[in-house]
Amino acid sequence: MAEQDPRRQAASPPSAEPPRAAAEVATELDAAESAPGERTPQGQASLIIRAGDGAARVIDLTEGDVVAIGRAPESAVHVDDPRVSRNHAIVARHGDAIEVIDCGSRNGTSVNGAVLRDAVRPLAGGDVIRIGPAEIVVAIAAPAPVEAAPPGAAPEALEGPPSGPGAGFVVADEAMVKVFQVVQRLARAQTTVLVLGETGAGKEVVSEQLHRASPRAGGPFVRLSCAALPEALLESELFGHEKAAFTGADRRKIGYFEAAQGGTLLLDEIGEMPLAMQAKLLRVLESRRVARIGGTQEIELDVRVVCATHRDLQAEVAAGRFRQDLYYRISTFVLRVPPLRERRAEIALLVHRFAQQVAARMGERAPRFAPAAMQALEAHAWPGNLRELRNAVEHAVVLAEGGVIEVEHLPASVVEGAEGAAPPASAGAPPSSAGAPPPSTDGGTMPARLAELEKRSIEDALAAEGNNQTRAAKRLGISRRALLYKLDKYDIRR
Ligand SMILES: Nc1ncnc2c1ncn2[C@@H]1O[C@H](COP(=O)(O)OP(=O)(O)OP(=O)(O)O)[C@@H](O)[C@H]1O
Repeated sequence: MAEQDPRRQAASPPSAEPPRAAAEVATELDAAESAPGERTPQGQASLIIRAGDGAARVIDLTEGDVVAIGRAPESAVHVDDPRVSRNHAIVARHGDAIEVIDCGSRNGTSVNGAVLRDAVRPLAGGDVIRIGPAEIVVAIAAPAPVEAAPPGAAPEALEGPPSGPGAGFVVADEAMVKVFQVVQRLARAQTTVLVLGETGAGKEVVSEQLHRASPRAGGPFVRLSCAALPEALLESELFGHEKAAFTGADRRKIGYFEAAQGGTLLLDEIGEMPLAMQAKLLRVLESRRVARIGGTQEIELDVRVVCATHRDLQAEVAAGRFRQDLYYRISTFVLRVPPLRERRAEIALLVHRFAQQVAARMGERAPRFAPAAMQALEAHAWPGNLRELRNAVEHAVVLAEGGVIEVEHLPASVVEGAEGAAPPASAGAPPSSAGAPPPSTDGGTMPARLAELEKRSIEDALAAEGNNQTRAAKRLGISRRALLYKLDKYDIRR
């Protein structure tokens, strides 16, 4: 396929087809996975509702669901406001189709700013319905994939998305809907894609969707973090080595490029790759062939390469830390994943999804969130993006012990953050910018320090109680089940 303009970005996809809705995106993702004749699984759909009192809640929409919205107290979404009719509107789902019906309301139902009166309108992910003071966002979550281990890949390369209750990815905000639309288009091309975004924003998830929606979906998806390894090790991990290629090479090893044959290789944190290694990578990308270290035979590659980084690679090129020729080679298309603070419509949905996942792991029902707690979560700047949000929700679910999550169950960093405004930052900014976790003078971010503190408190309590878990839990003021969960989480020996 001919190379495209390297400056093309997510906002300007390769051809000029009309934009499609998120529901369609989810359906296509599903279709890419199904064998002919199999039933296409549906994306998970939900309504994120702010009923005017500041509280946000989520209603999952399954096949056949009908959600009544109005001033009548028995409405599923009760909006107690004089501008709202008693039986104002209905949102219904039939199969993959979701629609809103205005039931002849006095003031009409606004969908993305257009007023609907006594009529039906199909809905897609990211659509916003306004009824009086209530705002209802339609959210579609693509189902999580089932990952097969590629031969020879290291276990950490395959850290898959969550499965089970609450599994699937949230795609609700308009900016993310656009990203996923472009993913659909790029999936069919074979070109290299560069995924930019702040740490924890979902670059890996987007890269994986690129694989899942592609004709390579049946092949392996392999991820290698270029940040974690010293140069010599990185080279042997990427290209593999022959037996006795160097001291300690006691057997032949298949590299990540070979492990990804027929599939997709995600080179994560590409901005951290040493310069000498960059030259070797460029040669492989240009020739589409790889030779194991110590070997002479060249292996032809059938691998799609996706690179990801939180760094501003153009600035890295300007600073002489990243090769310009490699930059042009990998940035045929650039996808920018927006930070969470620019996708606030997704926060409530993500909170519920993460809470469901943590509660399920603990064998509990998903908790409810008090309005003030949800407000604090929605107001926080989330410098660590979705990863920080996931950790905060986990913290709250464990502390709340199955009850309603209140502000006091949230990490202190979130509650303090709710008082400040979200800092502006651009995707792909270096970690020292506003997009990165705040620098700390004493080792680690606030969540990391709190986790360390929590781990030490547990160890102290166990030591003080002669390793008796029931008494240690009592001393800590938590249930024994919560303690067992934390012992696993912090890998504390029982
Ligand atoms: N759209 C989404 N819906 C639900 N969960 C998501 C979504 N995007 C990301 N996540 C979750 O958020 C966490 C961070 O995502 P991911 O690892 O993809 O971020 P990243 O940008 O690659 O991070 P890093 O820069 O540290 O490599 C993961 O637990 C992931 O499963």
